This record gives sequence, structure tokens and C-alpha cells, in this order.
Amino acid sequence: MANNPDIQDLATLSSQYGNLFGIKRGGSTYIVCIKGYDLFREVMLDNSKTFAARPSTVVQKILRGETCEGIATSQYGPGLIAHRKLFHSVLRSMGINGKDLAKLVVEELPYFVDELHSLVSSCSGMAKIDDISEVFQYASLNVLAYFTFGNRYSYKDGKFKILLKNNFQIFSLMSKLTSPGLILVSIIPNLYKFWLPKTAREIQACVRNLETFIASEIEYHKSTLDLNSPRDLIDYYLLEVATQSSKHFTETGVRKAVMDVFQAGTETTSTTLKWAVLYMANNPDIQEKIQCEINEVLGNKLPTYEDRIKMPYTEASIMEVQRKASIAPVGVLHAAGESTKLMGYDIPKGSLIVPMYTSFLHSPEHWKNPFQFDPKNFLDANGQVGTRPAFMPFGAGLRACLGINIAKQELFLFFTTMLQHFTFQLPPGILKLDEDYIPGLTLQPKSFQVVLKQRH
Ligand code: HEM
Repeated sequence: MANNPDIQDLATLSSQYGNLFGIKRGGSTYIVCIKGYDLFREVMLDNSKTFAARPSTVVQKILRGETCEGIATSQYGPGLIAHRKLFHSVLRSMGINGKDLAKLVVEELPYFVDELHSLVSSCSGMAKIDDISEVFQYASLNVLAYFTFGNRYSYKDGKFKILLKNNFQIFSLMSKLTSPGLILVSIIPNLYKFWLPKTAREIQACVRNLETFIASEIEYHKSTLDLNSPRDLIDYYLLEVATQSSKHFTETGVRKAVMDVFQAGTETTSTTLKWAVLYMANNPDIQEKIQCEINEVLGNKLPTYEDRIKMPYTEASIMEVQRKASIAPVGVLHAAGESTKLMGYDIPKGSLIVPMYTSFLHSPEHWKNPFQFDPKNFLDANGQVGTRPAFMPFGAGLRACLGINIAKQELFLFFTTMLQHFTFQLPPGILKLDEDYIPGLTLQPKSFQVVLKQRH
């Protein structure tokens, strides 16, 4: 459980031991599981700094090397603060330069739609979800390629396929990292330096390939950099490295930060869209309501992010997909940066903190029918999107998701465009698609087929 806790096991343990419980397994690190909205807030918001550290596990070392530079796995401190600040300021700068955030996604929309249409013609209307999710992977990866490298790729481009393969392979292999071999390297100090289980070696190979790819992009950016006119995330980073305005940026740090953006921002978005397709096929009445809103507000024009204000039912449906699917069941693990107390219990420094997202996203205390797909969960009496404090799929506090604005725009624009052009239906003879998930780092729907019907 040290690397990849299954939420079912955690839910069972929490029903026995309460909202806060600790586990000790392999090594000496104490694993503290936190359940429920109040405790999540107490840890992530009220005591954000105390719990803003990341655990230093063998898996991190295998994946990221000894130094853990970059963003997602780095420790909380001036370096991380500088990375997060730069990320936000790049988003702002790209907005000011007119190459605004939504444009990153909007540029991708025509390619996304074309690819879905070609899928329909090649599979006579019935698509396997694996095929559709590949389109989601292309699209979400391209948005980030545009943000970091300054250009999108053709979906057929060989270079793009290499980027895609290595990026997504890391996630699927990580979900398999529960072998006895991993327990061995977790228990025996430094064993990982001499021997690793096969899956871990495969992950390392993918990480190396991805890093080589990013390194070549960085080299290209260095040779074409105009200090007065940065184009994308890499350029802004290189500017910082060149001017030495912050001692926190090194070329290795830039490479790792770009890796983090790809790793954190592609699987999450594409998996959410996969669940959206499943819920639409299972809830034709809801899908029809969304399509009515799309017809009224958009007609045939492609959406912009501003359109969401006039489309509360669509926006509420996307939030409901995120709530019900709860794709990141334990987010990214945290650690206690200092010894402290929670609910009167001692939490030793270095304890690994496992936040159970599903415990508040599926809590009957906060949602009327937590296990039913119901966009009304997010609508007030006037049919407008209301605030729901327990809706925190992107985390909260000092380590909250850095890509939240990109992700929200991607989900709205890809989802809306998809339903503007297609209706998802159950295959003949199937009454309902299985809404159970495959356990892993992110929760994936089980493989399914849907009928993809063109609307126009
Ligand atoms: C539906 C899409 C997404 C979901 C549900 C999601 C969710 C999360 C969650 C739960 C965390 C952990 C927060 C914590 O540790 O407390 C996280 C971290 C992070 N996310 Fe996202 N994310 C999404 C998309 C993105 C995108 C598109 C990007 C990139 C542009 C991104 C970049 C990051 C980064 C860099 C971190 C690490 C932040 C840190 O360690 O300080 N995410 N995300």
C-alpha cells in the first residue's frame, strides 16, 4: 500500500478506525490516512505549510533521481515557491501577449473534432473507449505541448507519438508498481541503487526517453531564444536561468518541471473526459439537456471559455463528472514537514499523508445522492452554478493543482465541442455501462464500447 493505496482498502480501514488512522508497513515511515471534508481542510488549508512537504520514497527516487528538482515531487521551500510563482506569471504573461490560455485549447478544437469524425468513419459509428481516449490523450498533450514548447503536433507525427507513448506509459506502469520486488527495495536501504523490479526499470526507461525529448526541446529553445520576446514556458524558464534572477532555476530543474507539467496534466484530463463519455451514454436525458443548451447558446460555432457563463447546466455536468469519477483518489501524497498533532494524535515529522479525496467528493453529508450522476448537485434554485465547498478535485492550499485553470478550460471546451458534434449511446443490447473503476494511480473506467453518433 506504500506506493499505490487502493481507496476501497482505505475506506474499509476508515470505517473501522475513524477519520484519522495510521499504518506502518515496510521501512519506518508512518502512513497517515485522512478522511472527510473537515480533516482535509484542517490539513491542506489550516495547516497547509506543515503538510506541504512531499514524501521522500524509493518510488520518487526511482522516478526522479536523488534530487527531486522540479515541482510535483520537490519539497516545500523557496525553490518550489519560485517554480509555482513562475508558472503563474507565465500563464498571466501568455494572456497579456494575446496568446491567451483559452486560445491554447481553442486552437486544438478543430483537430480534435476532425479526429473524432475520422474515428466514426473508420469504425462505422461504434467506437471502443480505448480509441476515443487516444484522441483525448492527443488533445490534452497538445495543449501542454503548445504551452511548454510553443507548438502543437500533428496527431500522426512520429515525434508526437514518442512523446505520447512514453508519457502515458509511465502512468500505466506506475499503477502496476505493487510487486513484492518494490516492497523489497522499499525495506532494504539503498537496494534500489543496485537492483530494481522489472516494472520500475521500464518506468525509468520511459522517464529517460521523455527527459531526452524535453532536453532536445530545451536545446532548440536555447538556440532560438529572444530574451525580449519569450514564447512559452521553456523560454520563460531559460530567461530566468540566463539572467540568474533566481538561484532556484537550473537546467535540470527546468527539465523536471516540464516533465511534471506533462505528467500531471495529461492523464488527469483525458481520464476525466473518458468518464464523461461513459456518464453521457448512461444518462441520455442529461446528455440531451446539455445538447439543448449547446444548441441555444452556441448553435454551430465552436465554444469559447466565456460561453460557460451562459451554460450553467453544461458546466454543472462537467463538475459532476469530476465529483463522481473522483479520478485522483489520493491526489499526490503529502508529508508532514515537522512533528505536529492532528485530532490530538502525534504525527511524526516525515509521516506520509494520504488524503482520501473520495471521502468528501462522495460524502452523503455534502451531496444529496453521492453515487448517482446528477448535475443538480451543482445548481442552485435559480438553475445557476452554486458554490460547493466540498468540491475540491484539484486539492487545496499551498500544493493545490498548478494547472487548474488550464484543466477547467480543457474540460469545458473539449466536452462541449464533443457533445456539439456527437451523441454517445449504449451499444445495442447493453442497458448500462459499468461505472466501477480499475484501481490505480488515477481511477480508470473499465474498458467499454459506445456508439458515437454524428449530430450534423
Ligand atoms: C482534470 C484535471 C486535473 C486534476 C483532477 C488535477 C488534480 C490535481 C491534484 C489533486 C493535485 C495534488 C494536489 C496536492 O498535492 O494537494 C495536482 C497537482 C498538480 N497538478 Fe493537477 N490536476 C489536473 C490537471 C492538471 C493540468 C492540466 C496541469 C498542468 C498544466 C496540472 C499540473 C499539476 C502540478 C504541476 C501539480 C503539482 C503541484 C505541486 O506539487 O505543488 N494538473 N493536480
